Amino acid sequence: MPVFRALSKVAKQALLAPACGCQPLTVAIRNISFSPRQVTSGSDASFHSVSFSETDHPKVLITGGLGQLGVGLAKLLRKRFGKNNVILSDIRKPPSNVFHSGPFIYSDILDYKNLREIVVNNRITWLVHYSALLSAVGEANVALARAVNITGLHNILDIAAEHGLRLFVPSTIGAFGPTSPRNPTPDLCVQRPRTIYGVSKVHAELMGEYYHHRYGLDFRCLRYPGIISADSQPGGGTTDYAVQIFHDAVKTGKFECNLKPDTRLPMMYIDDCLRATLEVMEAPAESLSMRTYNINAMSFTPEELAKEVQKQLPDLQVTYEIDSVRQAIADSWPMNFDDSNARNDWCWKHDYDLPELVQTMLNFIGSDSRIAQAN
Ligand SMILES: NC(=O)C1=CN([C@@H]2O[C@H](COP(=O)(O)OP(=O)(O)OC[C@H]3O[C@@H](n4cnc5c(N)ncnc54)[C@H](O)[C@@H]3O)[C@@H](O)[C@H]2O)C=CC1
Ligand SMILES: CC(=O)[C@H](N)C(=O)O
Repeated sequence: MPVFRALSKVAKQALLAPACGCQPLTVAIRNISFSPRQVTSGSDASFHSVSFSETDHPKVLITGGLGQLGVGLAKLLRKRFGKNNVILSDIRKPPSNVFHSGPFIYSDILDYKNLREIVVNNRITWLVHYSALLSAVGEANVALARAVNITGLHNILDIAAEHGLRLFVPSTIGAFGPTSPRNPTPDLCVQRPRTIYGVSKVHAELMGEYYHHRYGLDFRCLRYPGIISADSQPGGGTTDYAVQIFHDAVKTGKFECNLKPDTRLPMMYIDDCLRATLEVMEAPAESLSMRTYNINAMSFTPEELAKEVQKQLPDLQVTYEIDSVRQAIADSWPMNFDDSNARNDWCWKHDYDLPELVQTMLNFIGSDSRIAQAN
């Protein structure tokens, strides 16, 4: 009775496991003796042990790696762990500079066998799960968002548990809703988001934490604010305006904002976001009193951002044409994010406040467009 044997193993494990979430990595890995998917399919296969120790370089797979954040994360991780130890993956065709910058592989997170093959053949030890449909595109295609953000996540959790991977899944300010405290929003409070994106991210947080407590999965999750980057485009979110303003300011001197001037949201420069991700992945398990943390850097409105940009580009003209879907989403999200647990537990500290963010973005986009004009 393989299923029964497997279930009794879980029961024993659950009784032995401490109630808190901080288990050392080695314990977490060795405690997993099967994947939940294997139990439901009736198999009694034993855990595929990995020989990853803290002194080895991890072998990292990034899913959804061609979006706003993945390429930058791959660059950071390759600097630290070596080019060939970080594999980018996506369902889209990579631009040639990305293709030639390090290993790239096709991976559809809805294809469980394909994912498993990649993890096994490349001896993956860390999985960074970036594939998702963001808030605005998710509302435009709920069925696809549900499939990618929820069914895809289930595949990722099972693969990670089965192969003893350390798993990072980002969550978002969008995991909160209108009934959450909004200024500031703490780590633990009511979470009743009103978007499929938010619902899927709360699901990811809860499932990851459940797999951690139940199966010892080394799940780590940060709730990112809106991320601002110069050399990668956002993928269809509510905070996208805060990237677009820089491009339009430099190229045309005009910007039409799709959120009201006083809509306050938490934001972060991409370098801080990627560094936080590496830091929480490297943090000793004992330092993590939780498995899902808010992180924050700054909080501003479109009007405040425009004023800061106008200090550098005084001729910038900003008009407002409100997108009702995005505005309703933004009005239900945190205005300010309390990230004191991340700061206390693993010493999270942001580098970029609003003035440095604006200077850095304008320097980057300005020099980029000067190069384009010269060519
Ligand atoms: N960019 C931001 O401001 C924030 C991002 N996050 C989270 O960080 C992660 C990465 O975000 P971004 O890079 O901005 O997202 P993005 O939308 O720019 O990129 C997502 C990627 O997922 C890929 N994808 C879609 N369906 C897939 C499938 N079936 N299999 C494999 N890949 C698939 C897409 O091709 C795309 O390249 C997401 O999980 C997002 O929720 C969280 C909060 C803020
Ligand atoms: C904050 C996010 O999760 C994302 N940028 C979005 O606006 O959907």
